[in-house]
Amino acid sequence: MSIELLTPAEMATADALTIAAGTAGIVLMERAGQGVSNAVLREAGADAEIRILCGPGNNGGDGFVAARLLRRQGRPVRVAVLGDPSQLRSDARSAFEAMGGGWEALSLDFVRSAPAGRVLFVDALFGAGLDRPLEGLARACIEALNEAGAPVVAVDLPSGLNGADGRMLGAAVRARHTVTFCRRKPGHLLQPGRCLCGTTEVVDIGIADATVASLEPTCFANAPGLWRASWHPPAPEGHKYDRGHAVVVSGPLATTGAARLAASAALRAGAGLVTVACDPSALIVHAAHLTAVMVRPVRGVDGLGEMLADRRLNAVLFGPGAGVGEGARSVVKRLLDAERAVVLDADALTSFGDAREHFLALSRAARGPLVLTPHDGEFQRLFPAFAGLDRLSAARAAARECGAVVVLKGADTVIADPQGRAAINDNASPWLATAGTGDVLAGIVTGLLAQGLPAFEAAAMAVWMHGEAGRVAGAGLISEDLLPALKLVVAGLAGEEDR
Ligand SMILES: NC(=O)C1=CN([C@@H]2O[C@H](COP(=O)(O)OP(=O)(O)OC[C@H]3O[C@@H](n4cnc5c(N)ncnc54)[C@H](OP(=O)(O)O)[C@@H]3O)[C@@H](O)[C@H]2O)[C@@H](O)CC1
Ligand SMILES: Nc1ncnc2c1ncn2[C@@H]1O[C@H](COP(=O)(O)OP(=O)(O)O)[C@@H](O)[C@H]1O
Ligand SMILES: [K+]
Repeated sequence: MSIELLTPAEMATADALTIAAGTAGIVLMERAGQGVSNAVLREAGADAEIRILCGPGNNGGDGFVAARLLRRQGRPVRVAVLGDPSQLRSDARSAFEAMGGGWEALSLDFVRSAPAGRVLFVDALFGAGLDRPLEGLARACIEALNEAGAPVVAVDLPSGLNGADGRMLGAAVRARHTVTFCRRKPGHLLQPGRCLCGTTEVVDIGIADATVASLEPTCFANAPGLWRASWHPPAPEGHKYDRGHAVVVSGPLATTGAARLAASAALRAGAGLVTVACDPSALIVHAAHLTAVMVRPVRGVDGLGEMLADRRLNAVLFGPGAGVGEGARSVVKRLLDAERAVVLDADALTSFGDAREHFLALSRAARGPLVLTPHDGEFQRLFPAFAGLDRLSAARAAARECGAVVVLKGADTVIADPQGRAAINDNASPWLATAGTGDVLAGIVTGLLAQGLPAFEAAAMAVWMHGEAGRVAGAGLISEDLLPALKLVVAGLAGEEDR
């Protein structure tokens, strides 16, 4: 599947450019309806009745085409239309006329009268043109459809879902399968949209790749095609120092586990060397637990500064288990002035909840690449002005404001850079919602930065690897299980068999 995502507005432009270049709109609609019909034939049982709900725009037009094609296959099809069909415009009107009758006005009874287990619904009410919350009959029918629990194939987007941001406008259809066209939209990946779509299929309706490229899309599904070219497995003649030396700054004696998880993850992600920098009081506990990861005692922020005089130490993570307060703020200040790649997570971010302007001044002046990895709570403390936005817009706005790459973690993690480029992740398992997995993610980002990946690519690759590691570790995982799983993920990326 292509990794570019198109907003509904970009999709409309791609349609318009294709039509202007000589492909009639009705031809695009015919291909779209064919794709829907194919999906329905796959999803519907052999003797299932098919009931199609058609809306007032071109999404309804796709439904009329599908109805005609399915009837031609001898399938029993009922079509219900929302609104007055005499008001249908252009391509939707042509598709309605070509259907040749056999329709009724949409009613709640059309949905509620379906015998359980015998009907497959097609939702062709609203797609890309939905621009305000649903009300009235449309909303009531969508709610009845969800209550009925019958399988639904959605056309383009489950009706009620905003394709640009994955949010619901009033109410939204819960589909088993969604057939979209040309490229996925952000709303197919962002929650709750992803769950509402069920499985998503992309049908080629003849919009050229060059047309999509001409739109210069800035939003992507997070997959290896986005960053794989930036990462190189070890060279045959290579050396561990070629792969960087990551530093994880530990919290105090009572909270050292997070730094160890992160440091091990940085090493698993392929950093050549990893050192945990800790207060002398925490040395013994780290030394007792760590083997491949090194430990170095440093006293305060000045000790850390002295350690960083060694230029080989090229990427630093600070935050997991760090503790909140002035001490953490001064470490952040020192790190952002140190010309190193820096990852700030957890307490490093929370420490600036009451000092946001100070943080912005530091982050904008950072002398090396900077990645922030907040979860929703940390994000809201640091960027309260963006908390009401959808997650894609929020991450982009924060990245632009602080001049850093922002990884807004969650079930649909968004990675955004200050120039507006964004990736949406969809390979993470809900089993990742367990203590310490965020520390592992921050460590992977740091390990990839140590290897020299640019900040956006390092962050996106790390989020994907973390999701894959969760998949490999499987149900019941705890954060430590991600570490051996990362071995298999790295081997897969390197194109090697598991050995
Ligand atoms: N050539 C092409 O472009 C192709 C397009 N394709 C298909 O077209 C779809 C996009 O079509 P679209 O732009 O006509 O929008 P669509 O989703 O049908 O809805 C618009 C209608 O809904 C109405 N409406 C909106 N919100 C509402 C609300 N809350 N409550 C009530 N009404 C509301 C709005 O009314 P109005 O705002 O005018 O009052 C208007 O009548 C796209 O998803 C894909 O399936 C494919 O065939 C491939 C080729
Ligand atoms: N429902 C979910 N589905 C998939 N991934 C999730 C889900 N909830 C959380 N995660 C992931 O788990 C990790 C949790 O990180 P974080 O909240 O920082 O936890 P901790 O601080 O305990 O390490 C993040 O990478 C996040 O994206
Ligand atoms: K729809």
